[in-house]
Amino acid sequence: MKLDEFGLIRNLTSRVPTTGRHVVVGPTDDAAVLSIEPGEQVLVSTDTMVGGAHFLPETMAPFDIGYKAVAASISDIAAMGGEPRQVLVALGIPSDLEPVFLEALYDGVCDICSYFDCAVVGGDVVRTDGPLFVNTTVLGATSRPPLLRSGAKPGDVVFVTGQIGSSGAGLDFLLHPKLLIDPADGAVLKERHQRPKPQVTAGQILSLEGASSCDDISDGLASELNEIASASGVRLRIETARIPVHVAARNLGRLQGKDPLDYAWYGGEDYQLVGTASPFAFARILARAESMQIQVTQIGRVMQGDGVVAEFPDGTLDVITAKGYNHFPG
Ligand SMILES: Nc1ncnc2c1ncn2[C@@H]1O[C@H](COP(=O)(O)OP(=O)(O)O)[C@@H](O)[C@H]1O
Ligand SMILES: Cc1ncc(C[n+]2csc(CCOP(=O)(O)OP(=O)(O)O)c2C)c(N)n1
Ligand SMILES: [Mg+2]
Ligand SMILES: [Mg+2]
Ligand SMILES: [Mg+2]
Repeated sequence: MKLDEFGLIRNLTSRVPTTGRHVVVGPTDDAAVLSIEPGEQVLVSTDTMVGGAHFLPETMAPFDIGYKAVAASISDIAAMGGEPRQVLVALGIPSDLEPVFLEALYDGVCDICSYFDCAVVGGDVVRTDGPLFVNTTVLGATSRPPLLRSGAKPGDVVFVTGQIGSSGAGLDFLLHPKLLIDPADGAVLKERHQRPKPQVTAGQILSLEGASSCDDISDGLASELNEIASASGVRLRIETARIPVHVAARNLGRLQGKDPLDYAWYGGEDYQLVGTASPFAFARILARAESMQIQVTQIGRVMQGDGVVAEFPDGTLDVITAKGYNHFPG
């Protein structure tokens, strides 16, 4: 069944939550009308996923594309310590795409929006002669000072939430399905690539307990650490032995004769949080995170200077450049 533009919008929006406590007017008008609480600041971020660059038929099912596009946007709100509330979804649709593909994509949007109690309050649909693309804008709010990339101070602890490298390892596995791998590891890595979990609660703990900086890991730990170092005007010294590389990524790396650390440095799309905190604030962060079963690991220290330096177990040092995922490599 072919739908016209308005039928398509009606069909898609009927599949997702469109109302919420702060939604005065949702989809249907020229703009959505939203309210915020007194003392809050609005957070807003947008990102685009495009066929070929962010997904291929063999790496992502339609559901995963919708889920992950929204998850990546919500992750930016998490990195600011905020609460995600509303989402807008713009689609560039190739003319030969089947309606069921878009319905499944929207089921993925619905899944992640429902989990975080977010409403889809608008969007856009256009036809494209190029690949499918999905642009997601997320709005959130916070009543605390937002977590910036620029607040790291010499003496602070550098930390990361959760375990990393698993999305990059998952992509490696999905692109090369003949790679030797334990089937259980394969299933975990696939899940970590296709359905990352934005760290909203972790971000709120970090802002509540006064972390000095934060960023979410989209391009890779190397890239994100360099962003914090440069925005804060400091050097970050990282002990590689402390980096919590996901065990399934370690196993895959070992089986391929690759350094599993490379998945963490350069793989990207983990959507965990990396940041800094004074030793006092870090102790409070650890206590509160532990009480909520959230893993937070110290991986290094902030020093005077610039750039990111890795210290390997044998004591050697190396500069880590920001060579994570880059859409326009120089
Ligand atoms: N076309 C653009 N116009 C204006 N600002 C942009 C544009 N593209 C990216 N930015 C801004 O540049 C900053 C860095 O972008 P990006 O590296 O994509 O951040 P993130 O990894 O958190 O998505 C963000 O604040 C983003 O809003
Ligand atoms: C087919 C395919 N190739 C490569 C990748 C890896 N990849 C694509 S984009 C990206 C980084 C994150 O996306 P980006 O658009 O840079 O998001 P942002 O940093 O703006 O949040 C990575 C690691 C992928 N997911 N799928
Ligand atoms: Mg971006
Ligand atoms: Mg980000
Ligand atoms: Mg990026």
